[in-house]
Amino acid sequence: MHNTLGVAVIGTGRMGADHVRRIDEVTSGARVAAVVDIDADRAKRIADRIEGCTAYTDPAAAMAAPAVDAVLIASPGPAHEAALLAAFERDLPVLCEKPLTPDAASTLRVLEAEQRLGHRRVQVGFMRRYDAEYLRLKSLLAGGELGRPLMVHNRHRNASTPPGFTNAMLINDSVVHEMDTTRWLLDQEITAVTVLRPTPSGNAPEGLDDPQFVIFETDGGALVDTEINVNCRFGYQVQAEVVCERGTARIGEAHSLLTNTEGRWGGSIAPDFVERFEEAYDREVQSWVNATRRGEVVGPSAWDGYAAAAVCEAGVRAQTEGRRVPVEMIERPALYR
Ligand SMILES: NC(=O)C1=CN([C@@H]2O[C@H](COP(=O)(O)OP(=O)(O)OC[C@H]3O[C@@H](n4cnc5c(N)ncnc54)[C@H](O)[C@@H]3O)[C@@H](O)[C@H]2O)C=CC1
Ligand SMILES: O=C1[C@@H](O)[C@H](O)[C@@H](O)[C@H](O)[C@H]1O
Repeated sequence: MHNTLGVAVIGTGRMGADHVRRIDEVTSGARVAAVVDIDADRAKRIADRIEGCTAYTDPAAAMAAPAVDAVLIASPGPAHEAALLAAFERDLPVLCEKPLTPDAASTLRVLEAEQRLGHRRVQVGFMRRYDAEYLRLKSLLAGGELGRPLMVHNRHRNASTPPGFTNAMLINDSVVHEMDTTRWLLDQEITAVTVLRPTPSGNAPEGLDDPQFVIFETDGGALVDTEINVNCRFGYQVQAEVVCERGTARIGEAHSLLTNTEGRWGGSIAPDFVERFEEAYDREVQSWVNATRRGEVVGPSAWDGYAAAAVCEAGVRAQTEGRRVPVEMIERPALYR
């Protein structure tokens, strides 16, 4: 491993390009040694802006380059499994954007491959675990002052969806964040999912039932609801209120500047996740780089990726079958205990 960690960023779209900028300008102890995209022009345009960075179209070729010590995967979910397995072939540390893979069977294959290596290599990009508000909420709940958590009310709103966004993606790409925050905040597993749908909003693109109302049951007896509303038009909002025996705690209301002016009171709403979670992504990537340079793996593991995928699978079935679906999960392997 080089003194400055040489990172190959795979996928240079919205998230990948932002992570390239982050590693190049914000993160310490790392540099972008390679970028990979099936769109060769896009990869070259990005590589040309960074000294010592080479563009590739094949992830495995980039991973074979001597300058590459670690891999950040930001290609679309269906491409993650192949990239993860290629990284394992070279025993390279990986930060993989969520979802780890888009279904439980492929996530299980990744989990098995990591176990064959005999040590953890993967951190999953559940960046809300690095958000200052979520961290304060986690520490309040862990302190026990509010008593046992009984319910969580989440709101997850996007201004609009990209073309081709499907009902399954609403669960696998969007609500997957609430699956992870629920498991992490409550330290409980999700045992069943129910999905209810109002009459779709007039903003919903053809074929997408938006918004939806997703309910989780947990093994600790808590109920968690999520309003997922991804074409709300007015901006990007992520809010959570935890109702406990001795009080409630709420985040995501005032993540902005509040102003009083000309008979009006209010603040602004972030346009998208890149802005709302900028500091969380910065902390996530810095934490990954620091741990990798120490030879450690920290943060959300492949097991967390698998657990979320198992809940996603139940969620998509609950959505299509219109009933409560229990979550089916394997026992947690020793590597992840
Ligand atoms: N943590 C978060 O808040 C967010 C995470 N994501 C995740 O980041 C990942 C990427 O999402 P976006 O940047 O929105 O997608 P995007 O569609 O903007 O970019 C994907 C890029 O990957 C390239 N690509 C496709 N297949 C490839 C392959 N096999 N090898 C290399 N490059 C390939 C595409 O040409 C494109 O440039 C997804 O896993 C997504 O779920 C996306 C948005 C927010
Ligand atoms: O991960 C993300 C996107 O993939 C997803 O499409 C959005 O709904 C989420 O808010 C965002 O955080």
